[in-house]
Parts: sequence; C-alpha cells; structure tokens
Amino acid sequence: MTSDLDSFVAGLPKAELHLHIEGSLEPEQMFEFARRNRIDIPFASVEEVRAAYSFSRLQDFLDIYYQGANVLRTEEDFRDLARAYFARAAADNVRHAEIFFDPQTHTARGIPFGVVADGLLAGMADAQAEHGITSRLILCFLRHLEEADAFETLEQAAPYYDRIAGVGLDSSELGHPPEKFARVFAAARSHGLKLVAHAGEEGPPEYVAQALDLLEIDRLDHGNRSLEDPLLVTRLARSGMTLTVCPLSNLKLCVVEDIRQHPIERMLRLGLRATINSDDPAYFGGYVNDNYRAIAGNGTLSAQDFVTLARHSFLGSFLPDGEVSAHLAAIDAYVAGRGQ
Ligand code: HPA
Ligand SMILES: [Zn+2]
Repeated sequence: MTSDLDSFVAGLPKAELHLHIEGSLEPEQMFEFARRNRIDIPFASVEEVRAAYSFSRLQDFLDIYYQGANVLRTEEDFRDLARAYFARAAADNVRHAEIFFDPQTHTARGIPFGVVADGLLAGMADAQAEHGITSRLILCFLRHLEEADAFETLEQAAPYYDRIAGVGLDSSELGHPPEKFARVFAAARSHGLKLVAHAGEEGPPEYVAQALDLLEIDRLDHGNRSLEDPLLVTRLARSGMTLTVCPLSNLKLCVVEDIRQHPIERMLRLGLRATINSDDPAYFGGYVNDNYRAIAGNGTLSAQDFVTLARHSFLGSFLPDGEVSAHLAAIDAYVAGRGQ
C-alpha cells in the first residue's frame, strides 16, 4: 500500500548523484545486447540472472557487475543503456543526474574510450530532449588497477574534458586507499575537473580522511564509516561536504544488516549533508524512489526530512548556482502544492 508519505516522497523533485551507469543494466537488456552483439552469456533466463544477485560483500557484486558489462560493445549499446536509465529516473521525478562510468572496464576489452563516452553523451542529450533531465558525466577510475592505468585513462579522456564534469574512484575499496591516486586526482584537478571518491563504504574512516586530505574531493561517495570517528563527522558537517548515500546498496552489500539500522537518520541529525541515491539499481533492487521508499518505511524520517534530503541532492550537485536555486524553488512549489 502506498502511504501519503510515500507518494509525497515519490513526487519530490530530486537529483541523483551516485549512479553507476553500468549498474543500471537490467537483465532483460543484458539479454538484448547479448543477442544483438552475438555474445554468449552464462545465464539461461532473466530469473537465473536475478537469482545470481545475492552478495555478502562488495567484491561479490563487483565480480558479477564486471561480467555483466561484457555485453556492452557499441556506441548504440551505451546510448540505449543511458536512455533506459533516464526513462526510469524521469519516472521517479529525478530532474538532474550525475552519472558515473567505468571506462577501464571497457577499454580493457578493446572498446575505445570514445565509443563509451560518445554513446553515453548521446543518451544524455536524448534524456534532456525527451524528459527535460539535465545530467553530467563522471569518469571513475578502478582503484584495484594501478596508478599508471588511471593516468592512461585520464589521457584518453582529454578530448572530452569539456564534456566530463569530474573524476571519481570506485571498485574494491579495501587494500586500495585513496592515497594510491593522489597524483592522478591532482592532475584531474589541473584540467578543471571536479573530484569525488568512494570512501568509507567498506573501508575505514582513515580512507575518508585520505580522500579529503590527499585527493581534496568535492563530494564523498557513501562515507558510512565516517560515523565511527566523531572528529571526522564534525569536519564533514562543518565543511558542508555532500555524502552520496545508497541505502539499498548498503543493504545488499551487507554494509548494514537491516534497513532499520541504516544510518541516514543519524547522518541528518549530525548535520551531515546526506543524499539518497541508487548506486547500481539493476543489481540492488531499485531506483532512486525505491531507495527513498525503503528509508520512509522505517518511519523515523518526516516529510520535512525528505525535503531536506531532496534539497541536499541539488545543493551537492555540480550545477551552477542559478540552476540549483531554480530546483530548490521547484521543491518549495511542490511542497506548497501538496499542502505540507
Ligand atoms: O558501490 C560501489 N562501490 C564500489 N565500486 C562500485 N562500482 C559500482 N558500484 C560500486
Ligand atoms: Zn557506487
């Protein structure tokens, strides 16, 4: 049954700031791309694929996620992938999305950087035309690979610096601290790119501190384990750092044991600029509104808290101030219209 709070939250204008486009590959689309690219996949049915999505930690997921990406070959595949995500996002009242992509997953298979980037950019332009959704592209380096690989990827991206908002850091966190990429991030900054990094998902609070001190990030992806260090929390709150939190991902990857123990409420009460996002929606059981709904189901956050979360999503975006203000005004108008 849909509660009043659920429908209020579903209709809120929102931004999504933590979404891996390869993680939006639905099993149906995996079969479609496999068929049109004549690729064998080790699953007989959509149900079999879904049944394989049972994870006890990040690495379990990453193994199957990189395998799934193997069906993505052509510019058209990347364009269709992005279009499908934006159609879902539009249905959730996402007005702006900043999407990650993992070029190394594709270039390592012989797919040129430009095929990936051109396809995604075309899908983003389609989304703007079809749904009025604005978007930005963020290039993520795979942290389990070497620094030299990341530098090579940054060089491949050079013709696209004006169409890429920033760089990020994802993949296996434990054993691959942010410091490994300090020089790559400094180079990216010198090209005018924004900087974000996954930290504190499985990794300790020290990794979050490194992301702040050594990478000089503009935004923190996940950040859950920051809560273990009160001084770090104070620092994040005082600096107004945005955390892109992903509740259903945290549940599926056993970062939290139970959705009722999810720390998003604590984060808000501690004054952190937390946001709600879907991470890899095809793998973790839902798009952004499913994530908002999962948290609403805990019954601990008010309608006003969800307005705060939606406001944070625009405040934490890389949109120019004027566009942020327009989105915040749209939230105000929505709240007034709902009589909340
Ligand atoms: O949640 C994540 N963590 C790290 N790497 C990832 N790559 C896709 N999703 C994730
Ligand atoms: Zn992520």
